[in-house]
Amino acid sequence: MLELKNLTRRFGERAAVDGVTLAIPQGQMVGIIGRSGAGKSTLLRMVNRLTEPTSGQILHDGTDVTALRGRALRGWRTRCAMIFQQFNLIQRLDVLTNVLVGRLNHRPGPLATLNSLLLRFSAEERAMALDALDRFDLAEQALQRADTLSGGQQQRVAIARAMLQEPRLLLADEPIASLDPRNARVVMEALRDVNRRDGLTVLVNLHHLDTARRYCGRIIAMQAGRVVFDGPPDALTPERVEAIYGVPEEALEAETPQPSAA
Ligand SMILES: Nc1ncnc2c1ncn2[C@@H]1O[C@H](COP(=O)(O)OP(=O)(O)OP(=O)(O)O)[C@@H](O)[C@H]1O
Repeated sequence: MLELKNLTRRFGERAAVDGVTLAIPQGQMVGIIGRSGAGKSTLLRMVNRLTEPTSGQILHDGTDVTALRGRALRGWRTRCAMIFQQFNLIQRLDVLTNVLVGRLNHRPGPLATLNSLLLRFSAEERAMALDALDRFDLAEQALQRADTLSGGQQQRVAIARAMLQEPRLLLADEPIASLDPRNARVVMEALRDVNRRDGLTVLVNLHHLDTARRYCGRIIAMQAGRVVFDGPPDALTPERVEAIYGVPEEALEAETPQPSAA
């Protein structure tokens, strides 16, 4: 269970996230929606402590995540993997090595540090990485440079890399915002698969309401840093959508920029 208690992050006078309290049982797939600037990214980034909360608490299975430091914090970041809109792969390295990077923080000791610096991996680790690539239909691309892949393929490599961390949670910050509809679908299906088959909790920030409805059993809407809706897709009525976005859903679709082909 992931629990956020009165979580707040201020940037100067402004609260990007303002007193958010949520309980997310292990294994849920949660879509976080809301207008640009509502606080979705800040919320997600606080969960794995890329952004420090100003106040409030994050608990995971009773552990106070907000108090973790040093090695314990690195351990949390391993259990709580994150993927981003821009994939964040090392472009000049091959796909397999990019996936293996997900193993680096599993290594204790000074020799491991040296091996990490040299990007040396065991046969077992390489087999794990190949399995992960195969699972997302990318085995054939294993030895290609990351920058030769399409955006949809790169995002699946990022998911494979995240899976090598053997996480319990996957945080996805606008993972399909740079993808065309077909690639977006493949990436959302990959997220659904790790949620269902591996039992990972998936928290995903999404711009498109329809995508959130289709893939997420629970939707959380944010407005000016606060949670203004939390429920199943069915409960997201047109009136609620209009209250969240300030315009009816049809108008919202019209003003959403079409993602470029990737
Ligand atoms: N590092 C920062 N410094 C100052 N202000 C910030 C910082 N990060 C976010 N903010 C502000 O906090 C508010 C919430 O931003 P956040 O990126 O979390 O929203 P969002 O809902 O994810 O938006 P988007 O969909 O555009 O990514 C915004 O007003 C933003 O300008």
